[in-house]
Amino acid sequence: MHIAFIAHDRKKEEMVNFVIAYEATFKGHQLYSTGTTGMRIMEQTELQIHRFMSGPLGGDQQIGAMVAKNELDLIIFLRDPLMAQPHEPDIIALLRLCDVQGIPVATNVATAELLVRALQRGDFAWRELVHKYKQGPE
Ligand SMILES: O=C(CO)COP(=O)(O)O
Repeated sequence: MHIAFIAHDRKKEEMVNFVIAYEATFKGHQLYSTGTTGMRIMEQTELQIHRFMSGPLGGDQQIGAMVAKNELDLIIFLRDPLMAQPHEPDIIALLRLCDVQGIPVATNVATAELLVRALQRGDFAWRELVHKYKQGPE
């Protein structure tokens, strides 16, 4: 599966701890992230992550481009609900595209945990069908 990690600054520690807890599960997948989130995770785990730009500089939009093509299977996006972000429009656009494509996205760690357990059980197998029958110009 193709999995993306994104966390706002005050959620980064929570994200790192979450990924450490499920490192063995994430190891077998293709991982992506925004710039700083990925750097923090890679500093504290053995995981290899393809890092896009930092969120405020366009990283959310780069991940959004993958979502638009239905290329991501799971997104864990720990947003900070208590602080305004300068790139709020990019964040809304990314979440909107997840709904357009029906891509599972967790915006808090409780939901992230449920989705990762589903991933462990094999409940994401339907995503392989999505990739197989993906429609569009490509
Ligand atoms: O701002 C972000 C998501 O909206 C996260 O970006 P960074 O991982 O680069 O901090």
